[in-house]
Amino acid sequence: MFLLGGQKSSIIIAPWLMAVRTLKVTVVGAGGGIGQPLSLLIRRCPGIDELALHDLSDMKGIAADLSHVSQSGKVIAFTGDEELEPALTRADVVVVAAGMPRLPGMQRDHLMAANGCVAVKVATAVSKASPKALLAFITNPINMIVPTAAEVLKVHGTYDPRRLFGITTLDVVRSKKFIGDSMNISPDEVNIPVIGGHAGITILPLISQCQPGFKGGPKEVQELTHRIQEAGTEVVNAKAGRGSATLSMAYAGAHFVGSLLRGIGGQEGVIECAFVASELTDPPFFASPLELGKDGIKRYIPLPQMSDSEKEALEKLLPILRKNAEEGIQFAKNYLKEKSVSHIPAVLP
Ligand SMILES: NC(=O)c1ccc[n+]([C@@H]2O[C@H](COP(=O)([O-])OP(=O)(O)OC[C@H]3O[C@@H](n4cnc5c(N)ncnc54)[C@H](O)[C@@H]3O)[C@@H](O)[C@H]2O)c1
Ligand SMILES: O=C(O)C[C@H](O)C(=O)O
Repeated sequence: MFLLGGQKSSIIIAPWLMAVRTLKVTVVGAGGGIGQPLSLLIRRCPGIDELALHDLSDMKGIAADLSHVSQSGKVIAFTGDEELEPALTRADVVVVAAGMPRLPGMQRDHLMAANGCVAVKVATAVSKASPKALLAFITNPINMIVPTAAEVLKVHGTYDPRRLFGITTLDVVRSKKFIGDSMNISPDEVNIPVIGGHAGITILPLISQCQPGFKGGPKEVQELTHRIQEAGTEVVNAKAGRGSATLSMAYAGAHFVGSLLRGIGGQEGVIECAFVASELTDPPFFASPLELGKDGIKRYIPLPQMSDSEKEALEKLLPILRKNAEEGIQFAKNYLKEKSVSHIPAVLP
């Protein structure tokens, strides 16, 4: 049920989407390590009429290159802050891969000073140009970036919690791969909910709920859990100063965008884990399995059963998420105060 939306690796090719109305997807940060392969994979989603690529660096070359891929739909380049709103205009889905990646020795939280302003800028521009878009952030630190964006959307009067996501699909992708390898089965066969957040111990794969059932003992569960929680750092260290996961993130991000599009297209039973505004636990933002629909989140799936050790791990991560949410909201308040922005009425189309 939690298998990457329940559609076996149909990430990208979903023939029924062909029948759906035309769609615009905007990738912000499309020139980056994630942005480029993500845009390529999104290019294979049927039904996209326009793929808008935005970055601070010139996007013309990348857009020309991607426009030669034998798929229908236009690819349009947008460059610089002044072209952000045009890039977003009438977008159905906005996916944000803009911002600094980690270097060895850094925690994701250390990126907030650099990346918080990306969340503010994009949420502000979305409020003006495409307030009904589904807005999905890849940019770290996810645990703070999503609360920051929510606060900005609130100030602009365009906040709809069903439409705002932090993409945690890479945690599910990694869980499927590591557990599949350990059970000697295809990762595609593994279904597992990953809840909490997207940093260290806030990433909580519920191995007790894995389907098919995980056969290993407590030591193996502990080791796998730790590997999933630290997988991002494994890549950061292996890249030794050249950034963090890009290709696996592009794979995960394209899958998530494909699921958002399937939801918009009215497909039933599209399930994904994502970091969203939530009342399932005490912190106001939390990652859990969600059913996606035309307007984003259609249904919060109640938290699955958990083993005693998973319940303990959940209790430990909740205060971290609560603090991260407060910090993210405060970042937005401080930023907007400096720029003297308060309660701007929304300009709805
Ligand atoms: N959610 C996840 O699971 C996950 C996984 C991997 C990486 N990430 C995060 O994704 C982000 C991007 O990583 P990357 O490896 O692609 O970095 P990168 O440096 O290769 O690319 C980032 C791109 O964003 C662009 N950019 C920066 N500010 C911008 C702005 N205001 N508007 C438009 N474009 C802007 C840059 O020009 C660059 O092209 C990082 O914050 C990283 O931590 C998240
Ligand atoms: O680890 C990082 O900084 C990037 C990303 O969050 C990941 O999990 O790979």
